[in-house]
Amino acid sequence: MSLQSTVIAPSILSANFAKLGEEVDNVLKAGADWVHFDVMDNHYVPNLTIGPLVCEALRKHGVTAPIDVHLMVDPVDRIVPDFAKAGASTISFHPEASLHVHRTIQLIKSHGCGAGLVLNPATPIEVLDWVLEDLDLVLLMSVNPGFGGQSFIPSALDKLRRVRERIDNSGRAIRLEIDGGVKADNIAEIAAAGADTFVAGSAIFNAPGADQHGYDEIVRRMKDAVAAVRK
Ligand SMILES: O=C(CO)[C@H](O)[C@H](O)COP(=O)(O)O
Ligand SMILES: [Fe+2]
Repeated sequence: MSLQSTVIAPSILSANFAKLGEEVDNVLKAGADWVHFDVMDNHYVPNLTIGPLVCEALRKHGVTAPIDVHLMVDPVDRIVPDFAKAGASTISFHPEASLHVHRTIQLIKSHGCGAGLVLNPATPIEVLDWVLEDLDLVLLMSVNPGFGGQSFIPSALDKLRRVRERIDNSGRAIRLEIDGGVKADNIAEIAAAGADTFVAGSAIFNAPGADQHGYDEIVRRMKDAVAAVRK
């Protein structure tokens, strides 16, 4: 497998929004690599979250780690320049939310961000045909988008293996990211199936004891589990 370096990306959807800057500082101090930023519009998904202003506020707060923007927004193109300006590092979108998937990928890249395509649990991997080599990451949803705290859908493991094979065959440095229901006790099998970039929201921010002892233990458990598979 031509895996990229392991990335743990806490989804701030499950963070305490009343002290978001502090929460992000604490997960990064605990060893997390990226900040996963879930944008929901109450149209593409039945929930409403945060937009470019919050991304910009995190940058102004001093966050220098990559901000991994997951757009669950339809239509997607209009909001891309705003997120690039607000400090997004990668911008991922769902193909159902773009009339012209190839054009949206080029739009994201033209604003200096990495481009990702997000596949819902029932979206066939053939949507990657003709665009895979233009992507910086493929994000596989292992829950239906819209909410944190859902259970991992097991068919995502086979999908990971199939997309891993496509990425390896492409010879390109494309990340394979998994999002939804990732926990310390299933991350090893997810890594073995070919993911290198792991989003985890509730497993990190709601970890038992995290409010007293911080996030170090849960991030370390996740990293150790992945490292054991990869060595
Ligand atoms: O995109 C998402 C939901 O649409 C979130 O990133 C995802 O659900 C993370 O939360 P958890 O780890 O709690 O499942
Ligand atoms: Fe997400």
